[in-house]
Amino acid sequence: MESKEWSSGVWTHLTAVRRQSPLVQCITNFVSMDLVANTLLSAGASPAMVHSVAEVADFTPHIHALFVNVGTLTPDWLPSMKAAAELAAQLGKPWVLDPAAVSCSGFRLKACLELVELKPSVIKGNGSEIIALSGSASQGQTKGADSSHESTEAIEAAKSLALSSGAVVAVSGAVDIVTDGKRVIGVHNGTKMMQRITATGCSLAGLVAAFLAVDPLQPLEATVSAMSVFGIAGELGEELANGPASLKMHLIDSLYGLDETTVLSRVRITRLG
Ligand SMILES: Nc1ncnc2c1ncn2[C@@H]1O[C@H](COP(=O)(O)OP(=O)(O)OP(=O)(O)O)[C@@H](O)[C@H]1O
Ligand SMILES: Cc1ncsc1CCO
Ligand SMILES: [Mg+2]
Repeated sequence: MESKEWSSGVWTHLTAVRRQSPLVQCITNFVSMDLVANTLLSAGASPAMVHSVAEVADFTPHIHALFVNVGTLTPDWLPSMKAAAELAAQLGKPWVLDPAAVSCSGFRLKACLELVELKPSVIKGNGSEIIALSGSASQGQTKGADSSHESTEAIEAAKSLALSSGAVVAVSGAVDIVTDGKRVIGVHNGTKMMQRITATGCSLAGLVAAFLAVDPLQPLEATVSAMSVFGIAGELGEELANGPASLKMHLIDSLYGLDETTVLSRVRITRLG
């Protein structure tokens, strides 16, 4: 695809999110709840932090997409994640898995591998998370939420995970990588300071769920668009920010205010393979 087509696709996806305001169920970590919800709201989507396994049967049939993030996983949360994922997949609703800090314990790795079995549409992690989840962690493990790998070091792991799981795999970092196992796309938007705000990766993954909701049949394209939009909001936010705390505020404001001219001139998407 030409870069002009990618740019117009990004704008089309964002306007669809604003118009349709998809309902996104989020079962995410305690650290990220506020930023994920505010990111979705400023993009025009409708977040709902509905976590209890007791509510899945009633609520999940009404959602347009599901976001699951294991960042502060405990054994009592896993059943709701699995029940919601299973029901979403069964009802043909897209869902996103963020294997946050997957290698911090055997419990978390096993939980993530079980969630992968429930057919996520997209798996979004940072470089270290995707390497660990794909089983190619010999390159050195990370134990926490931050990546110790460049996203580009995780390209082969991402392709192999995409092929084995059937999901589109997205790796966030300096260049965001998106692959379905065959095509590899690079999104070159975003700024380094975004790493200094907790839960930007989680918020990005939540945003991917909203974009999937408006284009469920093209998960790779929808993911690329969400990553570009979030990166552009970060770039614009940084121009106004004094540091991470004000970047967080300006990122949300910029996402809310994005217009067509800005999007079309800022999108940086390339085919890497
Ligand atoms: N060096 C960088 N240059 C430009 N953009 C970056 C850089 N590092 C991260 N980003 C952007 O920051 C956002 C968050 O990605 P990151 O990989 O830091 O997530 P994460 O590690 O999953 O974060 P968290 O676990 O805190 O939610 C992405 O949109 C990504 O494009
Ligand atoms: C800091 C942190 N710890 C567990 S989850 C999380 C948020 C970023 O993933
Ligand atoms: Mg993360």
